[in-house]
Amino acid sequence: MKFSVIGTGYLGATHAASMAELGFEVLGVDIDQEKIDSLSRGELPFHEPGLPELLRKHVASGRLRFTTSFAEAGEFADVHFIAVGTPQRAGEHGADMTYVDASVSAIARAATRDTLIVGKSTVPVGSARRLKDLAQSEARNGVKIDFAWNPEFLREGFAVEDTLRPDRLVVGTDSDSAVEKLRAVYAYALGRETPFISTDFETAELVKVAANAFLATKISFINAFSEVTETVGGDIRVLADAIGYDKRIGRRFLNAGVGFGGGCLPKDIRALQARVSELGLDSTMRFLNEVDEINLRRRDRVVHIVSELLDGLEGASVAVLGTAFKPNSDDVRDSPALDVAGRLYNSGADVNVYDPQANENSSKRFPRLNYCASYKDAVAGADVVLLLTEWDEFVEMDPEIVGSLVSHRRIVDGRNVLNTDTWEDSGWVVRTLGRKS
Ligand SMILES: NC(=O)C1=CN([C@@H]2O[C@H](COP(=O)(O)OP(=O)(O)OC[C@H]3O[C@@H](n4cnc5c(N)ncnc54)[C@H](O)[C@@H]3O)[C@@H](O)[C@H]2O)C=CC1
Ligand SMILES: O=C(O)[C@H]1O[C@H](OP(=O)(O)OP(=O)(O)OC[C@H]2O[C@@H](n3ccc(=O)[nH]c3=O)[C@H](O)[C@@H]2O)[C@H](O)[C@@H](O)[C@@H]1O
Repeated sequence: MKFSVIGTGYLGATHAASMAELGFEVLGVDIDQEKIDSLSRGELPFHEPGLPELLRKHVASGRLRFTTSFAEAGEFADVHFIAVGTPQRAGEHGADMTYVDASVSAIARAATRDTLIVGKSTVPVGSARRLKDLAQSEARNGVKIDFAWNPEFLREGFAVEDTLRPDRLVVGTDSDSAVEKLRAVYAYALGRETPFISTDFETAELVKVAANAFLATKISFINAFSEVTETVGGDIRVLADAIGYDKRIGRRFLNAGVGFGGGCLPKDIRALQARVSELGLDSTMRFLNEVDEINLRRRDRVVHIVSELLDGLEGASVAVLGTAFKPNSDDVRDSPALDVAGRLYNSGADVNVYDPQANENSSKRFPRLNYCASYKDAVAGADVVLLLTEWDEFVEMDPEIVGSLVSHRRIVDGRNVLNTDTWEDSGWVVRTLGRKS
């Protein structure tokens, strides 16, 4: 079997390189010529641990190639994976399906023989059935299109590992032969007894957004308790540990802090609400509004803490450590850290920022911040330091060394990762989220 992977961003590039690693011949397709040129040279245009090595290896072996030509993909591959973006529509909550529609139409038109199209992008429920009809209507005479939806659950930062060792595989389709083909594609994981859930289109689409909605809810749940412990006293980390020992609850995704961001959780909970409203179920997912609002209030809270610490923001010197939406990523889509940095700047502060991987992406979105080459440069002369993305190099900072560089020893731990006692012993004023100051 030969594959094309259409859309070579975070998801598509990972899927393409991982499939090549498993021995398949893969052609990556994108409309972005620059991205295709870079990938063809074996250069990954974003940060993802472990992926550059796979990319270089399989570009060199010839098993992995890239193109902007759908005609080439239609001729080459037996299975086409759709991995294009489904961002939030401008000014609305719903998902923008124009990229998915365009790529499905284009590959269906280009297919020169019976073929299987497999959607991996995250889409509103009902899309797969519609896209299946669209694909067949665009196909050449005599070409039969099989269709399946196979949502992806990988995390950025662990994308290769999650692709090669998924927790489960979900396939929604109405075609037995699609199920058989996908069992063969994923034989490597099935050999390790990875659960393979074969279901209808709607369940598969909903499993994906249900998983992300659950994760977002878990984070906002603990962050709502943060608001309480910040008011009455208590320690949110101890609370999270204590409830997390209950196996029915589990400790993961109970890290309180500045909240969730990224290209997925925020847009997916909004798109889910928008879709169920379209279906006439206006109140069903209303709680996700609250999940979103709790999450955004955490950013307000950090800005408030800084303002309180400095007695106003105008002219203050602020160092923001971390702008990626999470560590081990250069992704700043809907990043809480970058949002906070931008708001402090807009309130009159002089903002130095440093992220080990995301400076470049951040400066495209927010060019007016002072981007620094190291955390030591960023904290020089600062009135307050904010730790907003928990990269190891920030968690491991020595309070004495950092203290020798700043103007005032004040730090806001927006991710609850510092040893507060050690920092306070070094004369720092430490403010955290989820503990009373
Ligand atoms: N980033 C992640 O960790 C995960 C993303 N997803 C989902 O996967 C989808 C893609 O997400 P990302 O990879 O993060 O997005 P991305 O923005 O990094 O990549 C999307 C790519 O699609 C390309 N594209 C757009 N229209 C195209 C077309 N007509 N033909 C060919 N290529 C086209 C773009 O140029 C871009 O390179 C989204 O639905 C997302 O929700 C799902 C699981 C994990
Ligand atoms: O649909 C997607 O694209 C992906 O979205 C998330 O993956 P990702 O966005 O890479 O990152 P997460 O590790 O889920 O973190 C999301 C955000 O939540 C925040 N977070 C996470 C955990 C936690 O306890 N607290 C917390 O604030 C992180 O800092 C980050 O901003 C899901 O975890 C993946 O399973 C899913 O495939």
